[in-house]
Amino acid sequence: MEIYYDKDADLKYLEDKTVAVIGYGSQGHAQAQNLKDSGVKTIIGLRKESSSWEVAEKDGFDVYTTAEASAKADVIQILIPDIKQASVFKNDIEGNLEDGNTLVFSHGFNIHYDQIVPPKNVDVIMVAPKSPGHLVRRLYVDGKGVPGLLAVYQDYTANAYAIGLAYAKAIGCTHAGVIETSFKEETETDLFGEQAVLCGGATALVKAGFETLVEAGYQPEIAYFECLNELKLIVDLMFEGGISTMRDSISDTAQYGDIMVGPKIIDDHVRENMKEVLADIQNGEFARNWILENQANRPVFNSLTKKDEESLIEEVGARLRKMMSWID
Ligand SMILES: NC(=O)c1ccc[n+]([C@@H]2O[C@H](COP(=O)([O-])OP(=O)(O)OC[C@H]3O[C@@H](n4cnc5c(N)ncnc54)[C@H](O)[C@@H]3O)[C@@H](O)[C@H]2O)c1
Ligand SMILES: CC(C)(O)[C@@H](O)C(=O)O
Ligand SMILES: [Mg+2]
Ligand SMILES: [Mg+2]
Repeated sequence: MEIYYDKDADLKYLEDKTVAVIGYGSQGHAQAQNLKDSGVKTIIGLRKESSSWEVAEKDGFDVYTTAEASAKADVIQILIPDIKQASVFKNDIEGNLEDGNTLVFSHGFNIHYDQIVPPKNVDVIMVAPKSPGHLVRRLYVDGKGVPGLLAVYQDYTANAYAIGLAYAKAIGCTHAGVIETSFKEETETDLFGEQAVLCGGATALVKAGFETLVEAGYQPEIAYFECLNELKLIVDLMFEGGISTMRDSISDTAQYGDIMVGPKIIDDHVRENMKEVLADIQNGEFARNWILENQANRPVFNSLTKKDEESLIEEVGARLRKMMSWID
């Protein structure tokens, strides 16, 4: 398997092109600023009433409506929430596409689940940073960069790969490594990762550990440091040197607990649950539920998010983090 780095990508494929970044949120603000700092002509597309409009202008961008920006640009990167992309594409982008333009995504949801069907006479690619947007910007500024995935769904111009690699370079991804994938593989692995491990799995593990200690009568502040704060420090070591390096740093006692108890917590039952979650992603059940949830105005999303926002771990954490002046 090949991994592409800076030397494999040439920014000349974006020379003389205008990139419109549609949306100026988590990924939008990061990718747009990285593109600009890499010398790529970048404009922003938003709704007139968007609160991001002023922010993008303050950051030095020319901001237009989505339709205007799409008409002006050669490369259109759609970085608004997945669930809004299909209607915005239909109403504001599709009619403004010109022969040979490049349509870019950072997640394959709408193409893979057939919510967006692009015309045949444009390139359709994906450059998906494997990172939250704010770190896409922070690590670029630090001269580092986050890994990314590149996929080509339609190569109308025969330059889609080169344009994709140039885009990945401009946002800092080829600095850390870019792997080629398909829209299907990116969509399914990205959804699985965020649900089972990175976001769903990690928050459920942290909450279950915290609540077990608190229910047993231990101080919530100690439970917070133990189950949430220190997780970052342990994960940092895994990030730097893998599981073995992390185990080099912890005590033998912790390591014995790790290898003996870890598989009891993440047991066969949890692995079965993971397979079910993956199957629901593969057969479109998750996508359908998420689309319907939005059509119903997000009743489940809103009530469960609110419940977690009001939970003890969030209240204790907010109080403790105020004491740690180095946390932004
Ligand atoms: N958030 C991440 O870190 C991350 C990581 C990898 C991939 N992605 C993908 O990147 C894409 C963007 O996700 P995000 O989390 O950055 O989005 P976001 O929720 O941060 O996007 C908000 C932005 O979209 C704008 N917006 C909302 N509705 C709009 C509309 N109708 N017309 C024009 N602009 C509109 C808002 O004004 C705001 O600027 C998604 O495909 C997502 O899956 C996100
Ligand atoms: C940052 C994540 C979780 O990796 C991304 O996939 C997202 O959807 O926000
Ligand atoms: Mg995702
Ligand atoms: Mg992801």
